[in-house]
Amino acid sequence: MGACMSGGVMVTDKDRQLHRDAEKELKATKAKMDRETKVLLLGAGDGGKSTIQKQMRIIHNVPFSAEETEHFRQLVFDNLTRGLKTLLDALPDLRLDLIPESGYSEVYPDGDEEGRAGYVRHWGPGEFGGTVIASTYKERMVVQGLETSSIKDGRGVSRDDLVADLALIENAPDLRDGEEFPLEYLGALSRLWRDPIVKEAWAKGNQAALPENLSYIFTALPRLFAPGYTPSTQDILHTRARTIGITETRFRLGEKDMIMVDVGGQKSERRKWIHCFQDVTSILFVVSLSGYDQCMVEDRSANQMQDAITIWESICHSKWFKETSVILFLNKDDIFRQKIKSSPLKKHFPEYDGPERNAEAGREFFKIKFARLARKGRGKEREVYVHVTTATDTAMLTIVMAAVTA
Ligand SMILES: Nc1nc2c(ncn2[C@@H]2O[C@H](COP(=O)(O)OP(=O)(O)OP(=O)(O)O)[C@@H](O)[C@H]2O)c(=O)[nH]1
Ligand SMILES: [Mg+2]
Repeated sequence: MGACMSGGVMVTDKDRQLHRDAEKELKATKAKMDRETKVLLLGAGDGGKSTIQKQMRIIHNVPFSAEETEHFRQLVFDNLTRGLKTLLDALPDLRLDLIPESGYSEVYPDGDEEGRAGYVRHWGPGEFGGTVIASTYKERMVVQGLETSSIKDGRGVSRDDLVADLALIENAPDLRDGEEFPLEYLGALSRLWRDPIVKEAWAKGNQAALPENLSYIFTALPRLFAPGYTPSTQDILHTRARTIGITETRFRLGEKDMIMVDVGGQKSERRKWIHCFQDVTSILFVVSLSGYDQCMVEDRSANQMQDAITIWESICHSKWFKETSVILFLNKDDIFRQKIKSSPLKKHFPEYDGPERNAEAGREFFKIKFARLARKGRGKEREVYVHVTTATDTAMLTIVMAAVTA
């Protein structure tokens, strides 16, 4: 056993070995960091983190497996039925009632001269409110060997029809592997989505944290119910499932590997974040611009954008990320551009004094706000790179991610 004095301190062989091990580990970590970068996606729930990870897979050819595609197919049905159920459940809070207490006469103030007694809604021609839906329905019936003559050219929806449609949505099943979307849901979903009260609720979606993908999936309804449907890339990008836990995906970028880490942004998931704070090269912080007038799914009394701002501040000032580069994605610009036309920014951010109904001025306001918060109280300037994005747009993400990962 050897021991000697070093600077007045007794150093043993064991100490030397420990020192060698530590140096070896340090070297290995450095070599690994030279070979690979770690990008951490952070932000509040629903911002678009997982969508960006999906885009990276599309851009860098990490294809979705057959199992994953099947999972997304089932998720489309889940998003349709549960998404609509979220909306229906929110009706009382929005002070809306799907079935008017006073009966059909409110909807048909002119009386019943066209023989529509008992109907609470009039749909225009076709039981399914459109020839495309009806022909999809027929196509599926033919495939299943069913008699198509039962498809009526109904003129409206009775109270009983409506109650039956609501019961279907309430009791929507989880699909089994390979199981087609149950046909009876095509009519129910189509009728309910076209309902004027549902439309009104959808327009007030910001007060009820409704899933923002509903207009996309409901517009695609006939295609989703067609025989042999498999989700398109756009369908996959628009599906919504909140992330639980931590997912890592590896991409080959030239000579280097990039590990992209996706976490769940909802409140209950945030305590897990710290597990992936080690060795982060850059943070991709994703904020939903359209959240400026939205309440949160987890807490309807809180504002989504305010919540994102609070997390942003704590991440920018965290001891973990003193040397980490931070990239901010102001996402969901497509929804923001539409929304800002009718929902004033000042109502939710009273300090905003720019022009209303102006997407450019609104974006600029948030860019400045986030950059200022990142710098607040810091001796040295923190460089924040900001991109305005629509994460469902592959062409745009290809360009933005190339700049980010360069
Ligand atoms: N229209 C539009 N929809 C988007 C955009 N980015 C994301 N989405 C949709 O928004 C929903 C939520 O996106 P996710 O990527 O799941 O959000 P997330 O940040 O991973 O959410 P958590 O996992 O709960 O933290 C999905 O339905 C996406 O398709 C966008 O830029 N535009
Ligand atoms: Mg996610």
